[in-house]
Order: sequence, then C-alpha cells, then structure tokens
Amino acid sequence: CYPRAASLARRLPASRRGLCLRPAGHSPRGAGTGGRQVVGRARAAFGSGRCRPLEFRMQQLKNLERMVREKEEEIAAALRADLHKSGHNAYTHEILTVLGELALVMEKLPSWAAPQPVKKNLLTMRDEAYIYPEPLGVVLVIGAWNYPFVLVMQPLIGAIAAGNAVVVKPSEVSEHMSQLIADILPQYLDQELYPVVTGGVPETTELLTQRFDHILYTGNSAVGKIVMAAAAKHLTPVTLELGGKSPCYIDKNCDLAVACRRVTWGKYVNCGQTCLAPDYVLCEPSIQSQVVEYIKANLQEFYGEDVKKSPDYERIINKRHFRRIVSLLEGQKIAHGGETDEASCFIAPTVLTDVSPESKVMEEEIFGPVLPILSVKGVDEAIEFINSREKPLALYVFSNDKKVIKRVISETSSGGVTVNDVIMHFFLPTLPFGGVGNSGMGTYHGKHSFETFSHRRACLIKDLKLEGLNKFRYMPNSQKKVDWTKFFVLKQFNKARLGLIFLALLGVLAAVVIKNHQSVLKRKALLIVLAVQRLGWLSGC
Ligand SMILES: NC(=O)c1ccc[n+]([C@@H]2O[C@H](COP(=O)([O-])OP(=O)(O)OC[C@H]3O[C@@H](n4cnc5c(N)ncnc54)[C@H](O)[C@@H]3O)[C@@H](O)[C@H]2O)c1
Ligand SMILES: CCCCCCC=O
Repeated sequence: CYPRAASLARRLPASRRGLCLRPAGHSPRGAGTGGRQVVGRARAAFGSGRCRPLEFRMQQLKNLERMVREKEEEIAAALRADLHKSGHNAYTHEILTVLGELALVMEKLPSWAAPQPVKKNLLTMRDEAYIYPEPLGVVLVIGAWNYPFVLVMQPLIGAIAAGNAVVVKPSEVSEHMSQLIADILPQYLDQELYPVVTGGVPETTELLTQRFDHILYTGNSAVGKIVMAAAAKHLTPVTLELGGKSPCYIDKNCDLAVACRRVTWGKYVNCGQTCLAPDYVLCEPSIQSQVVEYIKANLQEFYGEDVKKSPDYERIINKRHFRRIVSLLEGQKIAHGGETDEASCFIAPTVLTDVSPESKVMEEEIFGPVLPILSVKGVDEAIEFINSREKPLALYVFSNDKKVIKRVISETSSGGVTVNDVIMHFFLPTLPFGGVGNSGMGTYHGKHSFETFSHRRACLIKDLKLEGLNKFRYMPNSQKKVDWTKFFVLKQFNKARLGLIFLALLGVLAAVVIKNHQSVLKRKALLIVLAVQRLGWLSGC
C-alpha cells in the first residue's frame, strides 16, 4: 500500500513474492513441494533426536540471536517497507522484544528443562517422582502481519527451547518480512528442523491438512476457528492468539493527564494495528471533553504539527484494511483527526465522541488509529457494558480508587489486564500472554512458551523391592485390603507426622530385632510399619 513498499514488492521476482509452498533454503526441485514434504522432512529431522539435547537447543537460540543482531538493518528495512516503520520503532517494538526473549530463555532454559521433583504420598514415599518436560514434536507457528517479526520469532524461540521441530509460516500480508524470514532463517538455523513456508491462504490451508503436534496461530478469530477445526482432525492441540475489542475504562477519580498520555501511546502506536491496543474508551460524560483535549495535546507532542511527516507514525498495512477502517468513520462525530489518504494508506490519529454502542465501529475490532469514546454513568455501567460483549484480549482501567480497580478485575474477564497503563503486561514475560473465549486460548512468553510447547511427562521411578507393600492391591480383594487402600489413598504425606511415626517405628523395630529371628524380621517389620502408620492416621497425630 505504501508507495515505497509497493515498488519494493514489484522488484521482487515472482518466486519471492511469498506465494510458494516450499521450505526456504531448499530448491523447489530438490526438496519437493507441498506441505506434506515440508512437514515430513521436519518430522524425520525431529525423529533423528538431534533437537532434544539442551546444548543443541541453546546453540540454535544463540544462532538466532546472532541472526537478529547481524540482520538488524534488513529487519528494519522490511518493517519500513511493510508498515512504514521508523528504524527506532523497529528496534524498540520488534528487535528488542525478540532479543529480550532470547536472553531470558537462554538464561533460564537449563532450569526449565530440568526434571522437576514433585511432592510424594505414602504410596510413593520410597520412589522417585518428577515431571520431565519433553518436546511435543513438530510445531506449526502461523504469524500475523502487524508485528510480523515478533509474532513469528517469539513463539519460534519457545518452540525451539522446548526441543521441537518448527514449521514457520509468516503472514503473507507483511510480504517483505515474510520473504526476509524465509531468506535468513535457514542461514542460521538447522534447515530441516525449522523450515519456513511462505504464501497465503492456499498454502496455509494445505499446511493445515498435515498432522502437527501443536499449532500456535496468531490472527483474527474467524481464521482461528478454521485453524482449530483443521487441528481437531488430528487431535492437535492449539494455542490461538486472537484479538477483539479491548476496553479501557477511565474513572473520573484518576490523574487524567497521565491516563490519556498512556492511552494515546497505546492506541496510536503502530498506527493502531496492535492486538492489545485499547479499542475504545468508556468514561463518564463529564470528563469526555477533557479526555479529548489531553489526547489531542499528546498527539501533537508525540507526532508534531503534521502527523503525516512524523517518522514515528506508521501506515495501514494495505488498501483492504485502509478501506475497512475508513468505513468505520461513516456517520461518526469526529472530535479529532479523520484525515485519510488512500494512496499512502494514511489515516490520521482519530478520536470519535458520543459513539453509540450499536454503531459499526463498535461491532468489530478497529485495528486502526480510531478511538471511539462512549459514555457510561460509572463503573457499574462500564462493567455491565464489558460483560455484554465477547471476552477481550486485554482490559484497561485507570483509577485512583482501589475498590474500582478490584471490582473491574473481579467482575469481568479478559486475556490480561493492565491497571493505570495499557499494553504493558505484554512486556512482563513472567505473565502468561494470551486470550480467553473469543480472544483466544493458551498462552506463551518466557516460561509459558516453554510449557506450551512441552509435554509435562509424569515419571514415577520405582525399584523391585518390598513387594509385600503391594499386597493390598492384588486380587483377591477383601474388606481389609479396601481399608488399607483407603488409608494409603486418603492419607496425605505429612513430613512432621511421618517423622514422629518413623521415630516410633525405629524403637519398635529395635525391640523386634532383638527378640526375633532374622528371617521373620522383614514380614514383622512390614506389619509394624503399616500398623504404626495406621495408628497415627486413626489418632490424627
Ligand atoms: N493475540 C495476539 O497476540 C495477536 C497479535 C497480533 C494480531 N492479533 C489479531 O490478529 C488480527 C489481525 O491479523 P490478521 O488475521 O489480519 O492476520 P493475517 O491476515 O496475517 O492472518 C494470519 C495468518 O493466518 C493465515 N490465514 C489467513 N486466512 C486464512 C484462511 N482462510 N485459512 C488458513 N489460514 C489463513 C495467513 O496466511 C496468516 O499467516 C487481529 O484480530 C488482531 O487482534 C492477535
Ligand atoms: C508495542 C509492541 C506490542 C506488541 C503487541 C503484539 C500484538 O499485536
């Protein structure tokens, strides 16, 4: 849509315009075409076992980090061509986010990947019990176009860290980034384990006929349903990172200047094309004009007198989205902005006031630089409004009143919440990132990605000794055995209580050893163990 991007796209040879289903780094003839071959090769590579060792995963992640550092300029150029993103914005929004995730994962991976011992019960007190995180197999990552580097790389990092093979499908809509990823990833990563598939709907559709062990899809909810239906055919679990209309309630009891500054940033960054952007503002009519004035002042400060000339203001990704967003302005009261230019996909930062909940702009996710303000009488009505709609990806509340904040959190639902700011929960990797209901399912980021792409394998390691202890579970069954089973199953492992029992047991054992012959010791000791334990249980000590 943006002229420079268009001319760059025209210069790309047909085979590089993101419409071929072949793994990058392989010639179409040599590699074979089609999703089946791509996935088959990735599965064979996974089957070789080479991506399981921690050292291999760490090496691939290091290579990825080297790629990001060495290709920083190319990444920024692709973002400029696709979204008219400035070099500074490219660095802070995308490159830094990916480098931060890589640094965190490389630091923590050894501890995440280690077996995690679990609490044991009476039945298993002699055994070894732990959760062993193992890779799922072949993962499909389908990215979206709005942060086209982050949205592919962040899941990829998690999936590599967990030891999987990963088929990467960047969005064809951000065509320059799609091609760049297809070009550079194979230069740094194992080509068989991590193929890139370019192309659009037909290619993704074909890929989705294949069997994967997990699919992480980022994009709109309608396609999310298609992805989930295709995955269901193979019982493949999915993580769906979808969107929705994220509400922002501004309470009159708050620092409006600060609140509006933060909202202005979050709404207009990336030209409003952010999954977590506050979609609309709910506030009391008495503060509406102040909100508008603060936002106007912030826009001038952020982007200058002529926003069109600001290097920091992006463009709408393409004409389809441009027209969709412009159509949302029809019949609306524009309090600020409203200027558009189709040739360059420019839409000025726009504020709409007195917006009706029934209007078109309130029906679908805006995903553009248009901020509707709706009137509510107070927090009760705001909560009611939010709950009458689909569960959003994010929810924002600005207030100095802790009761208001608590009520909004406890009486609504959303993928995530940031209070007195917007978007920022995305940047704290200890928080799981994801939606709920119509805004998605499953989470990722940091350790949550590792867990999403791992199977938590339950491991119980026993030996072959003390078979007598198992007597009660073998046939023929009896009331006595049921009682013992009840005892073992219902009794919780309590270290303090067991310590006391153990001491008592030792004393009894010593006496028995003195009095009895060695050959019967084992049996008696066993009976005593059970009796003392049961005694402790019955007496509740
Ligand atoms: N939750 C998140 O992390 C997150 C992040 C970014 C965007 N989003 C959401 O994504 C949406 C915008 O992205 P989009 O949907 O326009 O992205 P998009 O058009 O790039 O589509 C995403 C992917 O889906 C594939 N696809 C599209 N149509 C398909 C079909 N019919 N069958 C199979 N595959 C198909 C595309 O090839 C692409 O790779 C917004 O709703 C936004 O909120 C969510
Ligand atoms: C400012 C970067 C936010 C990234 C959010 C990803 C979803 O669109």
